[in-house]
Amino acid sequence: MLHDPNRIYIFDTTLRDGEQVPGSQLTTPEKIIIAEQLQSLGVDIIEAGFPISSPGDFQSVVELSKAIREPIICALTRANKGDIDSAVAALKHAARPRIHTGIGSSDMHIQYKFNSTREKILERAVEAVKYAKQFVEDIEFYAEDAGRADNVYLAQMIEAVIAAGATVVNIPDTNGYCLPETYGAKIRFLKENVKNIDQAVISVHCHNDLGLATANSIAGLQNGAGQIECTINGIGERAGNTSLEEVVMILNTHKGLGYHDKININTKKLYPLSGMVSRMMRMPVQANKAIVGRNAFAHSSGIHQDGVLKHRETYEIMNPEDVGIDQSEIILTARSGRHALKHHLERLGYSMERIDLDQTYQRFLTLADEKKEIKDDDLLQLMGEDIESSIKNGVKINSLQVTCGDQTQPQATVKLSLKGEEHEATAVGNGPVSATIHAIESILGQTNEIKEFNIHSIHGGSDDISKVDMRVIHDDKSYMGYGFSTDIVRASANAYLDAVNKFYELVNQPG
Ligand SMILES: CC(=O)SCCNC(=O)CCNC(=O)[C@H](O)C(C)(C)COP(=O)(O)OP(=O)(O)OC[C@H]1O[C@@H](n2cnc3c(N)ncnc32)[C@H](O)[C@@H]1OP(=O)(O)O
Ligand SMILES: CC(C)C(=O)C(=O)O
Repeated sequence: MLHDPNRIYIFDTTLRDGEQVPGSQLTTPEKIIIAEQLQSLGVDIIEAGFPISSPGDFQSVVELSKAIREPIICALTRANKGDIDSAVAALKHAARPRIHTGIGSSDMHIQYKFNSTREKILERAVEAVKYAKQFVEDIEFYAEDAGRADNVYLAQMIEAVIAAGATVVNIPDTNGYCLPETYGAKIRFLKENVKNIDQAVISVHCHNDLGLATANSIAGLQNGAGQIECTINGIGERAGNTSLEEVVMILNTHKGLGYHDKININTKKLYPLSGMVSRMMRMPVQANKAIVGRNAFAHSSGIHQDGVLKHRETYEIMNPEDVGIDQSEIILTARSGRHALKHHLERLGYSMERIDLDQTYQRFLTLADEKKEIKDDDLLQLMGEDIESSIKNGVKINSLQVTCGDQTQPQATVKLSLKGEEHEATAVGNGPVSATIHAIESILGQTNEIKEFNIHSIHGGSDDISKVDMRVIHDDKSYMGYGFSTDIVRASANAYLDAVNKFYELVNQPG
């Protein structure tokens, strides 16, 4: 028995139907890299190509047949001897070869593509299956445009090809025409009216012209199909095919359907593989694409963010880790609320007891109305611009005067506001930053070790705003400080004080 009735087979056609996307052609080595990842993802069948179509595609099927040993390697043909001979030759080295042959089944195809009759097309279908069966045991038959075919004629065709030796019968909704209800009913009709249907696996192959490919595939399963044909990222001819990641996560999420333990997919590989296919095929994944889109696990509105921060499942039906994404994202925008802002400030090391959240939130909103998204650097700049306004009892620089150059020892005079009083100190150093830090330390009455000190220009260019990040060690604990200014010495002083404000005893916080 080739097929287990207790399995749902995942048939991946990224390298065949997926590759029919304009501009997405892959080289043989690229196909092998993707096929290896499909193998470790756990797909059951890889459709490797259409060998008669070009010498390159023929060679890809040959090389994939040698390289990939676990999944079945499938090659597509039309219902004619030449195509089948080419597929047989290309699959010569395959451990588990399958030939996928077929012909149009709708009156539209029979009349206009083939200028033929139902009877003659049925005969050609049977002949092709019988011919292929002489060479390969596992024969899948596709009844192209089955979505628009008359169900009674389709049932006759399917019954005849199973009798001729087809092990899998594919019922493609080639043009993405069906509704889930009608497609499901079509599969049910075949299940109930084709005498020998249990001798073959019914396969669903749905296109996304009306955005229904995934829904139709699931409807097919619920009505008796045992194999789903799909592609990574849903790529494929025109609007694409059923997306592999969508069907797999539907089956895993809706365990009540009873299919989750009938598939064998390592879902943690979905996201990395989606990225690989997108890059290699130069097909960007739309941001809102289910499962693998950039925004699939990103929350940007305050009510949702608050919910997710309190309990992830309020707005997430899947765990991002299950599909290979580290964690969901809380994106700060003008639609974010205080909970999300607080979450990011804490993540960046700010202690909320010292921050006037309402006041910071108002300043945040002003900035967020100007920018679509507030990134860490924007937030750090917002906090660093005016430490006193966002920190209740902080230490703040009132003025900074520096002299330096190659003829003089660098010297800094700093005026600090501390416990509401102004203090002044002058110090020297081996550079203007160290002179400034020494002056600050002489006012604070303590020295702290600076472990990391990085200066970045935010947008590039010498007249840009500099961002300094600094790791300051105090009492064996490390505190990150961030500072911003067009003046790198002032940005450094701000970064040092940002770290100090995170631990300094005057603010009564351990950090
Ligand atoms: C539904 C699907 O997605 S099927 C996969 C579609 N993928 C592709 O078409 C990519 C690969 N195709 C190719 O490389 C080429 O089209 C080839 C090599 C297959 C054929 O090229 P050509 O011989 O130049 O024919 P062309 O593509 O112009 O026309 C298709 C011919 O195949 C016939 N044909 C189409 N489907 C089938 C079929 N399933 N079985 C038998 N004949 C078919 C058409 O009727 C037409 O025949 P005609 O010349 O007698 O009118
Ligand atoms: C070859 C068949 C399965 C196909 O791609 C389709 O009908 O869409």
